Amino acid sequence: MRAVSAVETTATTHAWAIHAEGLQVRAGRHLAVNGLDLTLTTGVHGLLGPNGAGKTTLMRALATVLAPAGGRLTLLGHPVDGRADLRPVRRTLGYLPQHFGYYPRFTVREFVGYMAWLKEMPKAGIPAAVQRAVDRVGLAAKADARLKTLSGGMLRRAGIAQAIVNDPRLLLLDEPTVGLDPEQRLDFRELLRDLGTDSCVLVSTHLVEDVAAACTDVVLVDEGRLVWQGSPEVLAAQGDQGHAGDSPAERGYSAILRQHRAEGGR
Ligand SMILES: Nc1ncnc2c1ncn2[C@@H]1O[C@H](COP(=O)(O)OP(=O)(O)OP(=O)(O)O)[C@@H](O)[C@H]1O
Repeated sequence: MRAVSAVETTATTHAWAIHAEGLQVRAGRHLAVNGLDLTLTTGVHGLLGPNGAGKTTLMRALATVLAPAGGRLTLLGHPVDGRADLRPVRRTLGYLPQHFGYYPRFTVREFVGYMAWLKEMPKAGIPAAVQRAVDRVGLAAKADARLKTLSGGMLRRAGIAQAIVNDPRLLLLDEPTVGLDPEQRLDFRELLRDLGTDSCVLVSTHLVEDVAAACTDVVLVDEGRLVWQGSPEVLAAQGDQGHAGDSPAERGYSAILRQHRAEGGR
């Protein structure tokens, strides 16, 4: 198993979409992210970890919704601390929260357009950007349907459309495949690969198979810290038939977590 070493701190931060050192983030009073080191560049990164590992809390901090409680965080070359102006980061960020609020009477087009406006996109380019985002998630036929009439899977896709409408350089997707049927999940994997060619995409999911199929890199967290980082192929090579899971990737995931915990979680 590849050990996680301390991140290099001497290189320029601008090549990195995400650079965290000893990051701490609170969820309520609890430090749900507690001493996390992570460096990510262009590509599709799958964020895995057991329930309560801190994935959603980490995503919220990377989306600048939660402020770090300690450590250092740099997004797209911009330090994120109490003093920084976060608008330049937010303009180039896309975020699908685990649970997102929406106005039920908005149509898909209105909702995605409204989010584009919030991201301060130039007004003249918004209609075309909305159409492109809606097309990319396969919702063109529902573009003028009200959100309250959509199925759970369609709503999720509307959520993905708002996240990608501004062609984000950093895209954060928290459980994007919840509610998608098998065919839509395959389409979504294609979209992910496409998005990851020139952006940094971080996808939190419990579906290890989605990660194995669509990600260039796997980030495994437990108890608010980075446990392991590597390619899906190397992840799959970690397990054997003695480990829990239906596929090599799932067994690799189980093997890494088991070993990490056997070593005392550090
Ligand atoms: N508002 C809160 N107040 C107190 N503790 C919280 C709060 N939100 C989350 N937690 C705790 O923080 C830890 C991390 O939660 P988080 O939702 O980030 O984990 P997760 O990896 O996304 O979990 P899951 O896979 O179940 O979605 C958990 O122990 C959770 O109980």
